[in-house]
Amino acid sequence: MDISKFRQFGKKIICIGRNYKALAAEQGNPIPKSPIVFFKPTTSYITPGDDIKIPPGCKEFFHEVELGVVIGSGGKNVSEDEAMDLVAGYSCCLDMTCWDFQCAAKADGQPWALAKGFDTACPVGDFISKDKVKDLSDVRIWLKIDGTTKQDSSTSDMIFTVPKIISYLSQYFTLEPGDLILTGSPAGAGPVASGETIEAGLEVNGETVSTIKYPVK
Ligand SMILES: CC(=O)CC(=O)C(=O)O
Ligand SMILES: [Mg+2]
Repeated sequence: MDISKFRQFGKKIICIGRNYKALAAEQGNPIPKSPIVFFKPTTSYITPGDDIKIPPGCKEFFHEVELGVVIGSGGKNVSEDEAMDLVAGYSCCLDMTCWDFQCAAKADGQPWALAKGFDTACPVGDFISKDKVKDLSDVRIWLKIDGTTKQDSSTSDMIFTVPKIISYLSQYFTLEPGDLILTGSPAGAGPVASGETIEAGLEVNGETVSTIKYPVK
């Protein structure tokens, strides 16, 4: 599956929030009882070579590196045991966030659409085939800004596993080939400014399986 075709057939970008224990502690949020779900429009996709653009009015622009799960086979009401059969592969993704917009929305009980769905809010990396990641439970996920490490964690800190997320989502949304599921940010999500460059990556058993690099404008 060619990642650059997401725009053509990517039907949904479904995002999970607050899915890492250390991030919940860092941001003072309770451990959720079920996955926190929101969407990004497919117009938010950018692929390597594009620039991340800070939306007008955003004063606190945050990075969040996330494991993206690419759906290859559709499904509805899928059990956790069947969930991984739907997965085609993965991608190193960013859930770029207007943190100030998000905090204002939370305070007002408003949705996060502007905070999370703006153009360039979903930078993705190359497609990683499923067989490259034998064990999802301990994938190292990291992010640097201009060479300084800001996030460096493991999927072992996830609250809801990938099979649980897929099964849970499939109760509400029919999952389709080309859908992308962002599985949440580890601790260390924080500000990035115009003129800085984000690098991020996924590592399995010490082997880098994906890296991405995106300038912020
Ligand atoms: C705290 C948030 O912005 C929710 C989210 O996107 C996450 O990855 O956690
Ligand atoms: Mg996120």
